[in-house]
Amino acid sequence: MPRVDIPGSKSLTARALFLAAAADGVTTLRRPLRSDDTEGFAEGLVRLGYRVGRTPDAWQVDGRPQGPAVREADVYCRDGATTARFLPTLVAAGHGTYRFDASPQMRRRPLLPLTRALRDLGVDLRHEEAEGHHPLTVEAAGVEGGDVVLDAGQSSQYLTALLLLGPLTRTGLRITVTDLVSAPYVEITLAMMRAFGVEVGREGDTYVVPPGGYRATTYAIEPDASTASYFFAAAAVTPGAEVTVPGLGEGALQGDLGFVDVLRRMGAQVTVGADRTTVRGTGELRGLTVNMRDVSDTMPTLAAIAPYASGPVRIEDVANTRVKECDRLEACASNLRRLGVDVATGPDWIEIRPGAAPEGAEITTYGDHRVVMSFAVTGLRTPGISFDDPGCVRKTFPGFHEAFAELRKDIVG
Ligand SMILES: O=C(O)C1=C[C@@H](OP(=O)(O)O)[C@@H](O)[C@H](O)C1
Ligand SMILES: C=C(OP(=O)(O)O)C(=O)O
Repeated sequence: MPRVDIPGSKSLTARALFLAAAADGVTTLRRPLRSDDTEGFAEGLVRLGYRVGRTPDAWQVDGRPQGPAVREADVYCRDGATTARFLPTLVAAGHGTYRFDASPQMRRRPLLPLTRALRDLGVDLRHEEAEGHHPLTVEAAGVEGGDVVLDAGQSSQYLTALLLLGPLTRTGLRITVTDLVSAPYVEITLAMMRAFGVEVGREGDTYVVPPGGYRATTYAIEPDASTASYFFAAAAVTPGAEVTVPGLGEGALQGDLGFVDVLRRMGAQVTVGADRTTVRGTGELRGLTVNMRDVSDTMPTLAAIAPYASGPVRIEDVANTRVKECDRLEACASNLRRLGVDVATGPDWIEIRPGAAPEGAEITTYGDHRVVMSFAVTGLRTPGISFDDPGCVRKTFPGFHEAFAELRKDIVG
């Protein structure tokens, strides 16, 4: 039964690149994700004068605790929100003039709570067009540190960016958070900061980040748990199929591995071992109501298999999926309707009511890799599903279609 090797985590790779660039010494990243987002992040560092050596299995970064090696740079962040939010924060601790721009898709996505917090900390940051959107310019002169209040109710990436910045400030940061989505991503950040020598304290809603910088290390990147969700879902909708993903088990840092708990509640057989996870399709797929605030990147995966459930599937508390690569709630709803499925949405929820078997149709992707990868799973059971832009999977998994075709051969024939 198939064992699927999933490429490295986007979230871990982006954080590791930031930490490695800021650390004192040379860091080696093992099994980094090679995709548009992470190559874009690495390219951004190169534009800023960091040395990033890339071989297929490992990336090596020469850290510069003092900040970018060049005094002026123009950085293009492509579609990557981690790049577009973390890199302007990294350079704030250096000295120079740094301009950042991004793709039209990323330009539409917000970052105002982060840029406000940076300004509150004394960073000279200018938005060129719309307030709180790219393009923007940072006139960096180092960051003293101190207290800052942050609303991370739209994106945890704002908090991650500030946490990562903390050790690069002169006196450290105390970040008080008024709201937070995607909380498990913050736990990833804290665990990785620890691996690079920094322990963040907690006092209620306040994160206390000490000054003193990062220590270089060798860091192994886990397989991407959000990417794994398509392969686990494939097993869950295929009676008798079993998919094992090595490298994601009990100790995994990524909250998105929790998607297998949703599949278990629906009737799949799930085994989470020390260093691998297996999902087996039992032929049963029950409807459910589930809160996905913590794991919202897997909302489209669940929406795309919901038509095969025996009862309604209601996904709640996912308002922030409206400000991702596209408005994912509406993208999922409109594509499911195209397949003839009954769907309703509200400000922060979607409900899929299974009825007659879905019909094949062309899926409108809105340039969103997760729309493609999710509806590819629907395509295991419904013939005739195609995509207007299948290539947008390059954001996190350029080889997705080949890997998924391989799996289909193994489990469907
Ligand atoms: O920090 C990260 O690496 C991420 C955090 C999440 O974003 P939000 O916090 O914006 O929900 C997630 O959706 C994104 O794919 C990656
Ligand atoms: C939301 C996503 O990406 P990001 O916010 O990192 O661009 C994602 O990968 O689903």
